[in-house]
Amino acid sequence: MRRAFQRCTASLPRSLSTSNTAFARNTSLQCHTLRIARPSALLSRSYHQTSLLRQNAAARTAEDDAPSGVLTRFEELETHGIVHPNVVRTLTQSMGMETMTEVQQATINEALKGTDIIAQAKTGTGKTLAFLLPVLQNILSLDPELAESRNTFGGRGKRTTADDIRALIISPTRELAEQIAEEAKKLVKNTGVIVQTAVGGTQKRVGLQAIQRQGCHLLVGTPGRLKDILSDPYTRVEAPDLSALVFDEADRLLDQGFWPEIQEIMRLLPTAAEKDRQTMMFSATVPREVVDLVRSTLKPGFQFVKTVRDDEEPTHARVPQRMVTVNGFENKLPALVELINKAVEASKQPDGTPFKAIIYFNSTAEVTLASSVLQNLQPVGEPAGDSFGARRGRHPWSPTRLFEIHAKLSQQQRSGAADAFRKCESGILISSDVTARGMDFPNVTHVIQMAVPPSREQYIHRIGRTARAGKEGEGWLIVSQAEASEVHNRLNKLPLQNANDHLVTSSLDLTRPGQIPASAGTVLEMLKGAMKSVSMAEKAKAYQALLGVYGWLGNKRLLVESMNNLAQYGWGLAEPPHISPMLAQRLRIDRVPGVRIGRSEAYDDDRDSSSSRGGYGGDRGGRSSFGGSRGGDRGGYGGGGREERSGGYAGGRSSGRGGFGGDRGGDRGGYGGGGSRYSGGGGDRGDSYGGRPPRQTRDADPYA
Ligand SMILES: Nc1ncnc2c1ncn2[C@@H]1O[C@H](COP(=O)(O)OP(=O)(O)OP(=O)(O)O)[C@@H](O)[C@H]1O
Repeated sequence: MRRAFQRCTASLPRSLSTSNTAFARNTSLQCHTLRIARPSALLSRSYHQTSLLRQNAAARTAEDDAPSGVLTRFEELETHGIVHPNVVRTLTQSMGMETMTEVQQATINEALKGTDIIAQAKTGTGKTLAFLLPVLQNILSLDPELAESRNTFGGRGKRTTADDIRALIISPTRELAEQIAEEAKKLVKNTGVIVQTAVGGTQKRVGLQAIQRQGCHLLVGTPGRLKDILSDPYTRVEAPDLSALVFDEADRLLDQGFWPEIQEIMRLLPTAAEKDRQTMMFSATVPREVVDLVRSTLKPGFQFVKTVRDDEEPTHARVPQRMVTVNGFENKLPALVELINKAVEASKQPDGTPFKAIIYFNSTAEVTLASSVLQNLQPVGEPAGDSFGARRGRHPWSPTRLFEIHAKLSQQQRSGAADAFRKCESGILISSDVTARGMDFPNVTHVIQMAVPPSREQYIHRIGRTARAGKEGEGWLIVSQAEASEVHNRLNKLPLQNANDHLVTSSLDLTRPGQIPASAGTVLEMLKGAMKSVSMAEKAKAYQALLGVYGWLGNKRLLVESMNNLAQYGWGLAEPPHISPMLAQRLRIDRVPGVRIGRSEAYDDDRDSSSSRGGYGGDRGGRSSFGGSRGGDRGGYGGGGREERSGGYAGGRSSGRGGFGGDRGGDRGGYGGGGSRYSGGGGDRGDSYGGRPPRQTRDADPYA
């Protein structure tokens, strides 16, 4: 195989003559295609496929219909006999697609010929369809019978079996796999192609039964579950006729977290000598290492389609990205609440659009803590509810609904929350990185990142949850002063604007409660009440998680002092939680002043730790008396300090939190900075990010 790429300028038309979608126009930027010259054998294969289609598509098909340039409208694919009318009509009539986006123009035309493709395009520009359409059409070209819907002939046609998989699409997260499968099911609606999913977290038997009973042509799944079912001979799930293999979020799938399973899956598939297949890899971020890594697995003549120029920012230019550097970690939640208060207020103005936001944290424990706090916010002046079921007041952000997603929820809870957030008009999703890649939640107006993200790639993917399909959106990054240097290291050259002045609470010194200005009072009052509702165990878990997440901070005294301030002035604890000797050693903080080593409160919700107050203002409220045995949290404000964990307002709660330590289940260890440069996080493998402490093993990571 020739190793050197030849750069060639793609000749994509700039003006989309009949386009009526702003989206397609917006995404029509310059595209670069790097190509390795294709040997004639491959050319003939792709022409062979095209001619097969032509024979079966329509009588009008003729050689002189062949397109002379790159097609830009979906219906042209039918006109030229390249894609079956049943598929094109589904696309244009049922799915409402007319004009291809830039990445679709650049890949669909080429992929329909059978060329292997690596494609890099900005988030939300239609990469899913860019691989689904050629995958489907190539299946139909090789087996024209499948072009007709089963229903058309009253269910006639040969029975499909579990060992008839023609295409495999691999995704790093369960939600994304389900989303891709949904899109694929829409696309195959008028054909006989059967789409199935194989994702972790669901009952293996149920998914397997569907594949065994109904058969499967196109399987979408996550690496672990795909490996499981393909390697188990008793499942009878096989792919001897596989003609397409797709890696969505390819850089994530090829990083160290998934690589062993990907290799294992590849071993279970027919070799290139046994079966010619097309491989396609897509992502918004494709570091050079990835291209180097996969070069040998792709066919000669593969194309690297890049619709983001090297000198261009990888995020959408229309997304303002603002950074607020807050005084200490204890300022982050106040800054968040203030930001949301303002945005919700703005959304209620006559010209406002419904507020829909995703808030990203770097660990599950932070997600659950923030979720508890935000669920329990009360309008100022109204008492917090209690666990006897007393009605609480209307949530200050009502009717905005709140959801949470992280890897410790059951798959059902995760999918339910994703679905509800997708459908809701106004909502807030508090999430770990399991939703950072690929998830297509419509009309997200704000993406708020609550810490320096684990990598530049992850920042790009998170921001990509807004401003999709040509829409508007804004990004916010809230970091503490201690993180500032790392922002520079990880997010260099991204268009972050300083927005410190936007939030009053960002610069407060909360370690001096007496000096807090009245302008910040409302936010702090709201938080004080809500913080009381959070259990000591939850705070202890978050404390431990944060020590791990910020393990990259070289100055361990600063690390401990920062987290202790957060525990005391943010969460209202009289003393920081204990951490185990083992964890202290691992984090190399066992000799740092301020660390309390002992049995962690995180493991024991029933212990009377007598140390939790409401936070934000330092009121020492009375202890919760409910149930006697809890007593872990002091009500910092108003005396109602007991757990209010269940339920939630407006029905948006996706409850069910995992405990700490014992419930790792399918989640694997986090990914620290010590891995490959492009280890992106955001798969079902790493819901939390350790810092520099090297080699976090899957089972030993205590702070996911
Ligand atoms: N040609 C098109 N015309 C109009 N809408 C489209 C078109 N192609 C895709 N879309 C819509 O654009 C949205 C984003 O598409 P998609 O999720 O495939 O983006 P993506 O590039 O894969 O994003 P990410 O990088 O986040 O994975 C979807 O809602 C999809 O239905």
